[in-house]
Amino acid sequence: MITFTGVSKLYPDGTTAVDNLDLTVGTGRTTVLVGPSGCGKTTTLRMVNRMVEPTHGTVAIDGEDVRNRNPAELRRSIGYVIQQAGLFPHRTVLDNIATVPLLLNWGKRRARARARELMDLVGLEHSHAKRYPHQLSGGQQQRVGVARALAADPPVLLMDEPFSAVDPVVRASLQEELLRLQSELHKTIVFVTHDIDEAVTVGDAIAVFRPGGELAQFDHPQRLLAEPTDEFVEAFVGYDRGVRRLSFFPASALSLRDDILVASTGTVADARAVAERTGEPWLLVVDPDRSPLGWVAADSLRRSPAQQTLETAELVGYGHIFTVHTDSLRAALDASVLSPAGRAVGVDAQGAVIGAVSQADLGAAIWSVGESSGSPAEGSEHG
Ligand SMILES: Nc1ncnc2c1ncn2[C@@H]1O[C@H](COP(=O)(O)OP(=O)(O)OP(=O)(O)O)[C@@H](O)[C@H]1O
Repeated sequence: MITFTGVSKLYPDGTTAVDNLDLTVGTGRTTVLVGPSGCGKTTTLRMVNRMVEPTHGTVAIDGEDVRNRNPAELRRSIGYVIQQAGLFPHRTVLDNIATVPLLLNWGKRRARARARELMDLVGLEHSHAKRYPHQLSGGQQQRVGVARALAADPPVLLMDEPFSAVDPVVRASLQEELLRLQSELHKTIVFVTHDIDEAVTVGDAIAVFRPGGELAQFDHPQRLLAEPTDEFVEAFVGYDRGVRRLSFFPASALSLRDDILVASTGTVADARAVAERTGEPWLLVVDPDRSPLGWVAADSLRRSPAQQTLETAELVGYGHIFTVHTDSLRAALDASVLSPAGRAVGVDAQGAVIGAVSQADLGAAIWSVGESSGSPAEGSEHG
């Protein structure tokens, strides 16, 4: 646990970078510091490893004031990842990753063996081991940066805008990798970003800073989106916060209709009967494996010959689908908004249709989703 108690940082030119900060960063959790440029995020982060010393107050790790620790020894016990990785340009990938183990006198062999292990962990191919940083893509360089920070297995990891220099697709995959790594390693991570979407994706808890270095709100991601404490936070988290918050609720809670499924081998007459029984304007045609083929409108069935099979019926594309057991309500809503029939198709892991949900039924489910509570330093895990 990292605790900031009454921490302020005034730079000699009179700038207040951090103003009377009280914050507890939970052990084994990812705490994100977010806010507009110049609001003191980096300064706060660097006070943990004594790259910056506070003017007032105390920063403690597991109850011990960091001022009691030797700065060089402290830094070797804390992983540090920065934007554009900050790799040593004249060292190979392997030796970059082995930096801290070598400083800790592990010996070359053991340090390099550990570096190879780390390459596996962060998804880097061993064939890249002898390359120099400039021979890697931006995303690969960031992976090396993360591997280097993890090399000596430090309990605490400081990450300062680690994924800002890569394109959005690579950035999303690095965020996903971080979530996977963290679910295995349970490090105490302090992560700085100015991007609220990134904060919500990677954070178990989010601290929003405002200009002047004040902490505006410290909360669980979904609570931050549901209940911003004031207008500054509300504007910062964005006006689509309601939709974004749906990513915290599983689609598996939806009740899906399967009485509107019709087999492609059936006839128009069969489908008309289903349409009449259910009163639904759209039916979903599925093949013998229950894979979706498309929507057929009840109206168009009236115009088609009764004995024609649905294989030759006029179908409307089903748009994109959601996977019921792994996707969120946000994915289901997205699928329904993009569906020409206004209905989202939910499938199982094999792609077989479980059922469909209309925008109206989704609206009712969204309305009823609850809110969680508790301390952001300890509360429920981010899902
Ligand atoms: N060494 C320094 N001397 C004087 N002022 C500084 C120094 N370092 C940072 N500052 C100022 O302190 C304030 C906070 O800076 P900090 O880098 O912590 O902000 P930040 O939120 O991380 O910003 P960004 O998102 O732009 O990186 C800013 O006004 C900055 O100009």
